[in-house]
Amino acid sequence: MDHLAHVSNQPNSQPQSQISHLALDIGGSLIKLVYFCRYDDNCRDDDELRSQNESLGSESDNSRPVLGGKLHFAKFETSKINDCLEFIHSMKLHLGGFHDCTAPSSDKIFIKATGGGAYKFADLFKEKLGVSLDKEDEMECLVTGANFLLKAVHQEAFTYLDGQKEFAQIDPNDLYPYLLVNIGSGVSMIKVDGDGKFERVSGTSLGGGTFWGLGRLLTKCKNFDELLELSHQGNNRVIDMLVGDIYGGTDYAKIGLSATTIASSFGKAISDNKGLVDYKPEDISRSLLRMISNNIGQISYLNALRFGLKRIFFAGFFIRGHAYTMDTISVAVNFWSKGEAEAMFLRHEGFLGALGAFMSYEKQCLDGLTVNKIPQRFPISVSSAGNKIYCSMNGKSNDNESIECTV
Ligand SMILES: Nc1ncnc2c1ncn2[C@@H]1O[C@H](COP(=O)(O)OP(=O)(O)O)[C@@H](O)[C@H]1O
Ligand SMILES: CC(C)(COP(=O)(O)O)[C@@H](O)C(=O)NCCC(=O)O
Repeated sequence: MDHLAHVSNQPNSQPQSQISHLALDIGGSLIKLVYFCRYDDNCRDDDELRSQNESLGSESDNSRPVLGGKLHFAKFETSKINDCLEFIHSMKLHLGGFHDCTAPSSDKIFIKATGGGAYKFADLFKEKLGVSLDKEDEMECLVTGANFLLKAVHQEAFTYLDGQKEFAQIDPNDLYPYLLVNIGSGVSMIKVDGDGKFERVSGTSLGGGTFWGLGRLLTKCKNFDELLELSHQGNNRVIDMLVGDIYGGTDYAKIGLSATTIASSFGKAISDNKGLVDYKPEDISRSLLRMISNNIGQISYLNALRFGLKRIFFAGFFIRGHAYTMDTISVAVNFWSKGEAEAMFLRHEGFLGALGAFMSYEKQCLDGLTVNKIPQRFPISVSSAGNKIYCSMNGKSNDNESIECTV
């Protein structure tokens, strides 16, 4: 990686028009990248991009250039930060920052970055890519990203219950207040009252890192998606102690608990006289996923109740668009709130922070870069959006979507 230290960071090393604005969210588990490619740039074509990072995608098949360009998304494991640096270097994305406008002669490039890694890895970025990270607050970025997606992107939010996904009609004029629950390595719960108006009201350390960390130790899975995949075939009742296990097969009706309700996650393991090898990895994965998701759903509901919030948006890469995770969270919110509160999910679940950091370029005095937040949502068919962010979101996977926009 040492050669990266010699990469030119001179602004004139390639034409200004080729520069793609890059923003980073460097979390405890994953590094998220959002970058902008203008259509008139010599941006590499989408197939080439896809081959470099499986999580990067575009709508090249069925979308025409509308205005400006596309926002692209990519992610890397934080533990593989060198791969991320290589990617940024090979795509010349590190040239897509800004220069200090108070010192016009300076050739120092700043890249917008949020998340703990913006602090932890600042020196590494300087050493390997010659760029400085301009740090933005993580909570602020999450909220900015969420507000942007909810107001600007068609069919961004959806409910998920009993296997049914339903897109939510969000009126941008009736969005606030809501609770944003970001499930990353840990979990943050943020009451959002408006653009830039928010308060982090709670959190829990039992989050995505707990699921993946414990899951890795208990099942020997090699990657997160494998662990998630395993949970599909698992049966949590093999390990979880149910109300019926305690009550001789019957409900505890008096306090509203059915026989199938989990009384104690992993509780059967105390009396089964079995060792770890006696349990199937898929059952362990299922119990673990259920335990973490249930717990987050319950704490979220309690915080929504605390502040009288009806809508809870769940984000963060723990969710991964995974049916069982979303179903468990939805059931927990629905169960505890007796149907009063609603769990919703976001298609760009993992990229809120990076999008928020991207939007913060707006604060800099950059020639030709103004991120316009649109006051209404555009249907997919609209083909001209003036000088606004225009979103065309017709892909399925939340990893493989780019957003058409102008900045
Ligand atoms: N490919 C992956 N590798 C590791 N963790 C993943 C992956 N995909 C999803 N996850 C889950 O997402 C969590 C990280 O979510 P994220 O929103 O990126 O948080 P952070 O900012 O803490 O990295 C992990 O702890 C894990 O539960
Ligand atoms: C410290 C963090 C904000 C870091 O964000 P992350 O990298 O997990 O996305 C998050 O892990 C968190 O909110 N943890 C829960 C801490 C607590 O409230 O107990």
